Amino acid sequence: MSPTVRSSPARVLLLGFGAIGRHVATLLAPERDAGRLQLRAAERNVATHGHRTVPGVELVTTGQDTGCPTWPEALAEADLVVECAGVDAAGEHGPEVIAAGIDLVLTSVGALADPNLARTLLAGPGRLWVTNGAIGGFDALSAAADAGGLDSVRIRTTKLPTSLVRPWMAPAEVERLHELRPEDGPWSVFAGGPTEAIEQFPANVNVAVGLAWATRGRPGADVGVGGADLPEDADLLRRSLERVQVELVADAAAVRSRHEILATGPAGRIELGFESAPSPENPKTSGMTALSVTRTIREALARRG
Ligand SMILES: NC(=O)C1=CN([C@@H]2O[C@H](COP(=O)(O)OP(=O)(O)OC[C@H]3O[C@@H](n4cnc5c(N)ncnc54)[C@H](OP(=O)(O)O)[C@@H]3O)[C@@H](O)[C@H]2O)C=CC1
Ligand SMILES: O=C([O-])CC(=O)C(=O)O
Repeated sequence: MSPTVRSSPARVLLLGFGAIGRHVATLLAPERDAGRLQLRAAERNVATHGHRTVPGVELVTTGQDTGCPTWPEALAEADLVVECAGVDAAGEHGPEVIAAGIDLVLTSVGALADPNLARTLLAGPGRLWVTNGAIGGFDALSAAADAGGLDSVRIRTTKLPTSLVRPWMAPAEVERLHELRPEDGPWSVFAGGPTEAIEQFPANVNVAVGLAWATRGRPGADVGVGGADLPEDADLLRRSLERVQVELVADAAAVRSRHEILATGPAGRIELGFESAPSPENPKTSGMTALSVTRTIREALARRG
């Protein structure tokens, strides 16, 4: 049977047009230039972020802006939605995307730490695509986990101290993060599970929830590309979130964000390290994330035919 050839361009809607969204828009230039993909990007305050233009990308509002398409209008015309706006935005808009039968690429993977939201996002009819984000090696990790071969899964994330400042922190903690110097060495600001970690640091430890997703273990699973398609995925993820251990470290010498993974068990010992160049738009974000998201978008569109 010959493959279906689509004559109309795929209509991709980004939710969030910050560092990752704009980097993704640039990376998708080949298919945009070839007329195979149309890109729109939603912001909640287009008037403020109107300067964030990328040629050929139309801005849409999830807020109150006038003079541009609204989120419901753009959603009704989208073939694929790509969230790159944050954990809260994923919770606010993700369920309606999935419920409308539209596939969703999730960048703020930390949203899956909320069990009710995870269940909703995995319920279909739209398909959820969980990006690898700033880390990877998920083929080996998943293979080991699917076979019940992992007992322990850890991730240690090291970032520049100022990127870890959060509004809930006590003034003394904020001051310490601002004053930390390279010669002071690393300072561990969090140790615990991914669920608590993402509540406290929603823009820094999506990778930890991504790691729990990759190692949820799907015995007898039909191994396909990144998309989720098993109803029990949410339960497997919940148990996996209890196994993963996270450490978040502030280090003024860490010019690049670093993610170190150690997974051990009967399958063996898997040690992975990731040190990505910073995002060209936002030094707090690993540039690798936009590269991963772009790959996930291409997989999702290829699956669509
Ligand atoms: N999986 C992974 O490995 C990684 C995941 N991430 C996730 O990606 C997210 C985005 O990262 P990054 O691009 O660096 O962040 P940015 O802050 O640069 O961009 C996010 C953009 O989304 C916008 N936004 C927020 N809420 C909404 C909404 N409800 N509707 C429309 N737009 C909205 C923001 O607008 P405003 O200015 O109004 O807030 C901002 O312009 C992070 O918050 C994190 O959750 C990041 C790094 C790695
Ligand atoms: O960009 C990174 O290095 C990872 C990150 O912020 C996250 O996982 O939330």
